[in-house]
Amino acid sequence: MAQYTRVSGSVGLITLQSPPVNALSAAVRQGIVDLMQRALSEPEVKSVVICGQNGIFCGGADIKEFGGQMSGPPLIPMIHAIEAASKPVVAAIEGIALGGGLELALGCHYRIAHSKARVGLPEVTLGLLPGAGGSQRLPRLIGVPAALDLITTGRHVTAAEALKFGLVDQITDHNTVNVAVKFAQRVADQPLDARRISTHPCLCPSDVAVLFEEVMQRVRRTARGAIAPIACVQAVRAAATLPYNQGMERERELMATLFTSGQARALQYFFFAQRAVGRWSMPSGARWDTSKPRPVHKAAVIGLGTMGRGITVALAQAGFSVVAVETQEKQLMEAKQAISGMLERGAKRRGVAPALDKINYGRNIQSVADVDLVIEAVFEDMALKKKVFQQLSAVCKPSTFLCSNTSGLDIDQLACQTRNPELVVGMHFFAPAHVMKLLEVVYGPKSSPLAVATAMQLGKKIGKVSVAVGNCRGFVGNRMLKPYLEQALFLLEEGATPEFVDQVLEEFGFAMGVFRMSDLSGLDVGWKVRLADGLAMPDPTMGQPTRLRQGRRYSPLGDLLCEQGRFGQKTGRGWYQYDKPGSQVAKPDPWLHSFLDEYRARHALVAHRIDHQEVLERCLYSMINEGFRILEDGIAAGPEDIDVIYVFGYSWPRHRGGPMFYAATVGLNKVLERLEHYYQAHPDVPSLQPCHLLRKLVASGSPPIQKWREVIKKVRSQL
Ligand SMILES: CCCCCCCC(=O)CC(=O)SCCNC(=O)CCNC(=O)[C@H](O)C(C)(C)COP(=O)(O)OP(=O)(O)OC[C@H]1O[C@@H](n2cnc3c(N)ncnc32)[C@H](O)[C@@H]1OP(=O)(O)O
Ligand SMILES: NC(=O)C1=CN([C@@H]2O[C@H](COP(=O)(O)OP(=O)(O)OC[C@H]3O[C@@H](n4cnc5c(N)ncnc54)[C@H](O)[C@@H]3O)[C@@H](O)[C@H]2O)C=CC1
Repeated sequence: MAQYTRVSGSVGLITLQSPPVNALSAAVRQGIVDLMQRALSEPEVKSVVICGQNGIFCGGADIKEFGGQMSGPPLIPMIHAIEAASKPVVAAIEGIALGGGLELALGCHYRIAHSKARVGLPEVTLGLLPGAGGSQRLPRLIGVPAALDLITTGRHVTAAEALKFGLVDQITDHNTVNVAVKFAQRVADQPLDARRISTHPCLCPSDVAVLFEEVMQRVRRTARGAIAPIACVQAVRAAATLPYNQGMERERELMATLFTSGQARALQYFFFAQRAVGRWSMPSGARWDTSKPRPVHKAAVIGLGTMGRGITVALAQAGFSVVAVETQEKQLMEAKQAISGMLERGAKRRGVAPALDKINYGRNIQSVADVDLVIEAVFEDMALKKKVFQQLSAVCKPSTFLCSNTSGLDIDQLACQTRNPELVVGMHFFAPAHVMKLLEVVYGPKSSPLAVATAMQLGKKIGKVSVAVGNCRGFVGNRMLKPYLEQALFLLEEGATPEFVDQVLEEFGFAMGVFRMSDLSGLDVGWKVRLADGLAMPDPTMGQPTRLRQGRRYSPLGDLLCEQGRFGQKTGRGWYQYDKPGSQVAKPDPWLHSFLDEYRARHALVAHRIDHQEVLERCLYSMINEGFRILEDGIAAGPEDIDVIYVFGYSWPRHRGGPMFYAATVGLNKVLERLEHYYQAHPDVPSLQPCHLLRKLVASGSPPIQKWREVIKKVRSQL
């Protein structure tokens, strides 16, 4: 909807009204069309201002409409009509002007923005391009290089930057609508021809062909298979090389292809999934909207290794006072230096002062007595963590939340060491913790809704996407990683090479294949866990068959590499070889290939040809099957939680929506049928056995992913 008022006698004010972000729904578009006609037909009205209610100009097209039948007046003719109007039209931009919202503003003859406003064309993040003339008008207004930057990245820019680009005509600290109305009165009699952006020539640098070639190469390299960024470059190239009308035709063709692509559907699903995870719930019935967080002012981090350093930086940068504790003097000194460096580099990038004074360092756990929340990040060792939790419980005030950054240990066992187990949760960050967006907030059986709400809110305040998950080995992310890694090793045993498996996964869209990722994280990390679990047993005299553990197939390949000191990048050797320890350039290693040949010969394994499809299906479907088990067990509340975890924590390609959305795209019956096929071939691999929930969903006619929760509820109630 939109509202019309006449202000100052001669200005028609059109206010978009569609909370929460004044998206351009059918009703809003209809309102704009009708009210523009009214403003143009009233002789007293000499100029028009368009604004949005509640201090928000417009968040763009209504994304919820994309899935259904589009109705109402189309955006493109609506914007053309505004641009062609005989009276000046001024956009008064407060809050945001994004996507179709900015395209609407580009159709206006003038743009006035509040100094705190942000503008951008984020369509690429939804698998689209600015398809209402944005790809043609923006380069004409601000030049090809700047338009390419904004359109291919989708980044939001501040009003100050927009002014520098020439995207807006004026910025103000005052009431933007009042300023725009006065401006509209001033320009009422000014000629409009030069203000119609579609009539401008597209100013190109002389080396425009080289520029497009370079940008296209960069975009292809970073897109990881996403098609929208490439279409965005093609659309801007059309603006640079074709007359406006032909450019618009090219924009329409490219948009039509993107709009119906699976990638756009996946990205739009993911947009809503990201927001859905904030509406968390626990099996007890506790929910985000009925559980109030407690404010946290001062926090502590215990253990300043890889993770503790990143967590300290994230907290300090967000303005929290932090007590950072490390028992070893040498480690403490190194950590202090490393944290200061990280803060200084981050501050330089963001043009602010480094938050060095937010941190107090110490070696004594007593120094955390008065903090509101502690995040423990000591070695992954249950006995050590238990001891630390006992100490914390004795030292801290009774209301302090005690959180662990464990990658997968039992939160309940830690809670049991404390006086107030209801205040204990997992806060599982991902490395590097000041950069990675994901935070798993893990509730145990004793964790209170207050503790979950507080950890979720803290996550939000430090810029993380927080997902509440239940307590089980590996939680959601690492639990699903296990069958994925396991299949990758089995594929090596059966004839594949690390390079081939990685190539297939990287072509699928992962930032790194499984073996390159393992080399980066360090092979010793998993080895230590397997040793502690009694799985890795180097001594053949122990009587364990090498490739079997507890009746299940087991691959000792990773253990054998670790026994040779091949821990990955840090030692310069792992699944690949590196020029020197710490180097990041992975090269195929002939030693590894001979080692695999010898290993297969020793175990009478006959290598067979493994193709692309088998790698993808076995690695991904086993992981997806575990995802269904997680839903069945109630560890994740819905498929969106899993998908958000995988995109933000494990570099799953966003344009494929996440593993559970991908399963829905492939077809649940196909996933089931292929899992059955592989399980038949490998009956000693339980992770390939299709789980009950997957069968149930297929038996229910494979409902759309938005309906899975109903089936999950039924399955859980039967268990
Ligand atoms: C051939 C076909 C031709 C079709 C031509 C169409 C061409 C186009 O015109 C293309 C487009 O505009 S695509 C849309 C471009 N706009 C965007 O991407 C902005 C998306 N929104 C945001 O970034 C943040 O919500 C924002 C920055 C705005 C606000 O962030 P906050 O953190 O303050 O709040 P959120 O929690 O994100 O959002 C609040 C509620 O609003 C919902 N929402 C946001 N933007 C929406 C949008 N554009 N459409 C529909 N709903 C939207 C959001 O889901 C959330 O709702 P709840 O979760 O229910 O609270
Ligand atoms: N490294 C990674 O990628 C991730 C690790 N984690 C988890 O985070 C935790 C820490 O891992 P990292 O930082 O990698 O380990 P790390 O080995 O780099 O650091 C652990 C630090 O804790 C210190 N420490 C040990 N006992 C202590 C005590 N009683 N009081 C204070 N400090 C103590 C050590 O001196 C060391 O500096 C582990 O639980 C791990 O599973 C979680 C996510 C990712």
